[in-house]
Amino acid sequence: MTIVLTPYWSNGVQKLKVAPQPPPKPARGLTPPVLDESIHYRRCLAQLRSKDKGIEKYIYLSQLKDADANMFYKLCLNHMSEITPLIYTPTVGDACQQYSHIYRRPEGLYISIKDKGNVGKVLRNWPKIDDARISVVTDGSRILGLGDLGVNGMPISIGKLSLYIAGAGIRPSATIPICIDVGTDNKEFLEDPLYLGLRQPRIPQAEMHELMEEFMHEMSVVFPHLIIQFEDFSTDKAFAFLKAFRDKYPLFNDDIQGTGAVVLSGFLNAAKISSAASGRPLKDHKILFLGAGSAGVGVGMQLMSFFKLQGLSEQEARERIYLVDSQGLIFDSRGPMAEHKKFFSRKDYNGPPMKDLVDIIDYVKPTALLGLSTIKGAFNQPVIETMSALNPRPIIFPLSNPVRLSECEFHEAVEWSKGMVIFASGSPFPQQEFNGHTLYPGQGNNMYVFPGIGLGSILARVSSITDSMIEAASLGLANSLTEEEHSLDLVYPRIERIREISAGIALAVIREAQKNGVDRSIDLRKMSDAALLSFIKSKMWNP
Ligand SMILES: NC(=O)C1=CN([C@@H]2O[C@H](COP(=O)(O)OP(=O)(O)OC[C@H]3O[C@@H](n4cnc5c(N)ncnc54)[C@H](O)[C@@H]3O)[C@@H](O)[C@H]2O)C=CC1
Ligand SMILES: CC(=O)C(=O)O
Ligand SMILES: [Mg+2]
Repeated sequence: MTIVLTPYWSNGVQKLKVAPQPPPKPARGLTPPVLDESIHYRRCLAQLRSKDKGIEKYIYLSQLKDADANMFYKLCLNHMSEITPLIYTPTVGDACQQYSHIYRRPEGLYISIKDKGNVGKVLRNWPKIDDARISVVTDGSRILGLGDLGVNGMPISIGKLSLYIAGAGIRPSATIPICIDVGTDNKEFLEDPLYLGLRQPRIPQAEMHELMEEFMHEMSVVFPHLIIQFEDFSTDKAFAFLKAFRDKYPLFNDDIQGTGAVVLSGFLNAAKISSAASGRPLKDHKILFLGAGSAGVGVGMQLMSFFKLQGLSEQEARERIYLVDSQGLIFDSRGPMAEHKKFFSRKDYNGPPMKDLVDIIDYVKPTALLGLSTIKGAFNQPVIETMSALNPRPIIFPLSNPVRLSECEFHEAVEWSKGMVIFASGSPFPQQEFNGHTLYPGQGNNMYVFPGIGLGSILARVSSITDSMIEAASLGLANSLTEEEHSLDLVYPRIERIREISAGIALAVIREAQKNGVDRSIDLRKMSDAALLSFIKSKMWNP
């Protein structure tokens, strides 16, 4: 960060620029006699591990981040698979639900409907305006699968940005977590005396759109170098705001596009394993989704690319995908339906409503079953046994978050498929032993791709984020597995390699931005891939 000092005689025109200085060492006597950095690291880790509950660990880590960000990120990077579930799903779900009770100090930027007409003024209160490069913005209306959490959604923006810093080396001072408070329809919160947000129901849609128009415009004026990630807006708003703003500003919706990219990537690897066992050509896979919200439809749209890569037409690709919502299989003659469900609505089924999942599986005969429904236990024993009877290696991805809303657990899928399942879930599960083998669950979570998408977009200074940039991120992730990871039938790389993976994704995103002509750092065009990759790595912040 460049610190701008204005001397007392200045009229504001003359400014002194000084290089950032390390914080001064505390005077002798103000720290314990022996405070060795590496021993302190062990002390912090021991304090973290001494706590039993996830939420206590979350609170400890939040305080550590505040007091000593370097130590916090050092721990994150060195213990990625232990700490990610504490600062992200599943624990961040508990943190959101309890946010008004565990709150200690402000972190992030709050924009409220009361600021309408003055949003720019509020944004200018952010202390590190020049540094800002990436913001995660939520309105708290659909946090993970937990529903409307209002202003208690702030920890999701904070958690995603911690992963940007740990996973892609974004400078901490370049990140802005934002929560837009337009009320909540969560009755429990409205009655909670400790609730931190506006005590009113959510505002009408038209007013929300007006606020978002002002917010997005002011964001682009106040933070001209900012990339925006929309997060956990309820499905109607998620699609509407992506459509309204994606051509005007550099932004993406993580739940629609990030999830689409990560699942396409895992599916590419899973389908190869499944086809090797069944002999079925890749183009003949059939995918059944339980859940047709922003995530289900977003992933469905992205998985069209899987079939197109196998040479199928748009129409043929669409026909390989089936969607189920709370009323059952989605088909045209079922009656009126939300706009976002129409694309995948079946035209080739005219029978009575089909609601039972086993009946639907019997009818569709899918090779893959993907859950984005928030319905815990929806993939029960009969469901998984039916999938196993149809496929020697069934692909089962229960992707709903947090863990307690997962459509099934890994040990269940292993047991009911007799160890044959190809599995990825939204939240993490422990590995399992089966017949003397260790089986590893994949984590099909957008956390694998958004850090790299953001990093590439920042470095190329893109004017917008195109669909093909998202697809490039997905293919970059799919191709990042090592021989050893393939030999274990993993469908995603180990999370410990996230920095290397993010650099590769950023490279793919930058190259695609260049092809699409949306890059503004045009000097990067001249670099070879090897030079660009080392440039990307050189830009990563390290604790
Ligand atoms: N793994 C990942 O990276 C991601 C996971 N998700 C998860 O996906 C889930 C859904 O998110 P959204 O699509 O935004 O939410 P949403 O609420 O818009 O969609 C849920 C869908 O499930 C359907 N559904 C509800 N009850 C059902 C039932 N009994 N049977 C069948 N379908 C049912 C609904 O009709 C709706 O279509 C959440 O749990 C979220 O955490 C979301 C984004 C990323
Ligand atoms: C992972 C994520 O973005 C979600 O569950 O909403
Ligand atoms: Mg999300």
